[in-house]
Amino acid sequence: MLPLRLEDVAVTFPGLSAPVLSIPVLEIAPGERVAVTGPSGSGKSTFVNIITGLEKLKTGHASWGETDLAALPEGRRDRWRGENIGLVMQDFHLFPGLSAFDNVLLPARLAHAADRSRLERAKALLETVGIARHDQKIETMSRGEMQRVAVARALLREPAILVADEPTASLDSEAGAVVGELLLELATSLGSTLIVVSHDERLVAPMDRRISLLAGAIASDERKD
Ligand SMILES: Nc1ncnc2c1ncn2[C@@H]1O[C@H](COP(=O)(O)OP(=O)(O)OP(=O)(O)O)[C@@H](O)[C@H]1O
Repeated sequence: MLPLRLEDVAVTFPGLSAPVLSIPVLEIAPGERVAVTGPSGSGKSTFVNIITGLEKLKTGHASWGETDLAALPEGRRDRWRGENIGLVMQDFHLFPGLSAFDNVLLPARLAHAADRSRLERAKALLETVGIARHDQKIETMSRGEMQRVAVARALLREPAILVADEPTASLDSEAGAVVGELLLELATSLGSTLIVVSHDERLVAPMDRRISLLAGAIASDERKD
């Protein structure tokens, strides 16, 4: 169970007069399902990069439980992310030339964590997300199918945290709805914290909490009753 706590976060770039992300304090409890919204340029991707440790904070703290990502060197941050966070990105980040099955397993294989139970879980997850042909090359799949493979990959290691950055943005509305429902269902069944950056109201509406960013700051933070 890993609560997220951001403290005194400020992300700045040379030549800019104001930080692109400025969050004095933010807490997200384990198992919460949170949507992060905001106009283009409001800091959403920067927020994702900070809470996943893809970008190292120079000012402030981004802690999951006892682990302050700002204090970890890159290699340890990458390892920690692989073990604890399932990531689903807008442009899938899948590997052409590999099958759906091998794409789901690749990060675990690279981390020497693809044991027999993971192979079984990869098959079961592909069934869950509705991919029947496990050996189909990823580049021959539809965009909706690719994103479902990416969801299966994100869940392989049963992460405590699932982060999705515009996961339905490049999908048509039907495929987007399927992926949105899958993320919510699978995160709920694992008890994972789910953080979804999206403009898609169908993805945002069922979440427990909605955080809106504006010019790098939290403009509103609303929980459902
Ligand atoms: N390396 C950088 N150097 C300078 N400015 C940057 C850099 N990276 C991001 N920014 C600026 O930070 C701001 C926030 O960017 P970010 O990508 O987080 O926004 P966003 O809300 O995800 O936008 P979008 O919805 O368009 O993807 C933008 O104004 C962007 O131009």
